[in-house]
Amino acid sequence: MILGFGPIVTPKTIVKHGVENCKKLGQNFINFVGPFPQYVTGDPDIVKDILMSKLCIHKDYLTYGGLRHALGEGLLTIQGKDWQHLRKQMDPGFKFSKVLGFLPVFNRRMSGFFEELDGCHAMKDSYRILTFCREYTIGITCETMLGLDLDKSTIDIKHYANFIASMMEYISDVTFTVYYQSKFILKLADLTIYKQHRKELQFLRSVINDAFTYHSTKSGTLPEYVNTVEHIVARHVIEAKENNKIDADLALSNTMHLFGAAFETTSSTLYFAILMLALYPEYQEKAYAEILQMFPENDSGGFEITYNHISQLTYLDMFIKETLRVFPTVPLFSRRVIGGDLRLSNGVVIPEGQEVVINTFNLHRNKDVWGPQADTFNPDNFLPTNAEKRHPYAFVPFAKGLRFCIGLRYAELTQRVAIAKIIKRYKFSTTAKIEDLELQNHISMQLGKYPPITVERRAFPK
Ligand code: HEM
Repeated sequence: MILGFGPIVTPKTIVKHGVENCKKLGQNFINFVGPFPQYVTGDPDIVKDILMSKLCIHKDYLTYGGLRHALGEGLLTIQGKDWQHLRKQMDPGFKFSKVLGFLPVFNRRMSGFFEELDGCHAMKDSYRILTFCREYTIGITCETMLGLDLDKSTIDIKHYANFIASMMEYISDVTFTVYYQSKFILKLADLTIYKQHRKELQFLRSVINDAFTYHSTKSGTLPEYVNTVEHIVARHVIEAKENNKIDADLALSNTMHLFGAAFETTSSTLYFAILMLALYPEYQEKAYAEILQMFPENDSGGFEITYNHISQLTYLDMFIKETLRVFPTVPLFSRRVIGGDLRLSNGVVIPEGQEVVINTFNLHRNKDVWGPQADTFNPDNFLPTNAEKRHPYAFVPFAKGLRFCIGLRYAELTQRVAIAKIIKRYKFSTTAKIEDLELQNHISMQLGKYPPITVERRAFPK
């Protein structure tokens, strides 16, 4: 193993620096954030050692302090035993059978996305598509988590999505700015440059609080609250609160975590999938052919997708996995070793208290695993014959092991419903090239510039 020292990074440079360090130093190296060392890995054996170890269920303040500062404590940041307790309270809300109950919402809310995208044709800057993906995501999140139908409420979905996007940008700023490690400077920044962000956060909290109040008191029948969505996630939070399993502050801040986690990741994945359709016409046509065969009617994406359909859309599944491989929406995440020293399978001993970082971006493009074409987008990487030979920790877009993403099933179903419908209705093209994309990490993967994309409504084949 080779060790080296990396420079201080920013959201704009972090992905690039990770790649450069990996080229110079190999898949395991030591990076410094200011004076703080991090052991960084993109090696599947080491990723497995970390994600399977009971010593690695803690989160490091350095990486997660921004999230905790903005949102309070919640599943994404909470430590050790408290995490085990909270996860146990939240797991039932994300059981597969429950999440399946959300499929009608995932289907229905695509009509808003269609209305927006129908008005677009040649876009010089495809950031607008990302905003439509965000609005779709926030619509389903509010309905399935809070039972709140934004279309029937006085809240403007565009403003709401913007608030959450700016909340994530605030978290990213706080996370990546080393001098915000000083509480005094951070407080000063909150009172000045982030004053508006703090106000918006208050508004987001109040929306969640109102939903809690409505669902606990069941007072009146407010039209914006839908009771057709069974087992919305908030019910589990409210129940845990009522049974004194979690306190009121944690219930609220944890729901903010669920919102943040669902919002950025889901909308970015949808955006990147659309960009890949545009970049690779032959894969786009293959995915279209599969969907057309399953839904031959001239319905422009108006069909209802069930789980039965999803399980048969195998090319779509490969396409989405490949999108998450090449553009993992969480390109880095980390753990702090607590409870003893961690002995890795390469013989390195990580001392207690040390931060370890999974560089998912490097892992997903690791040539030892994915071959010389690791940087090339090719859904065939996920053909069963290719996937079954591969290291089980070579692909971890949702993390894996003890502290994997609680929203995994939720995200998988959303993406498949949304992208299948989009492929049936539109054809995308672009003049951009994959190698020209400027990748940044603002907590989730984003682009420096959003390339041009042309959108055409598909004509129904005769
Ligand atoms: C494409 C979609 C998604 C991706 C790629 C993704 C990825 C991830 C990753 C890599 C982690 C581990 C992060 C870490 O340890 O710091 C994580 C954790 C988490 N995710 Fe997701 N996620 C997605 C969607 C969602 C959704 C839809 C929700 C909620 C509905 C969600 C809620 C969470 C929560 C609460 C955690 C923390 C879990 C814990 O520590 O127990 N995620 N996700």
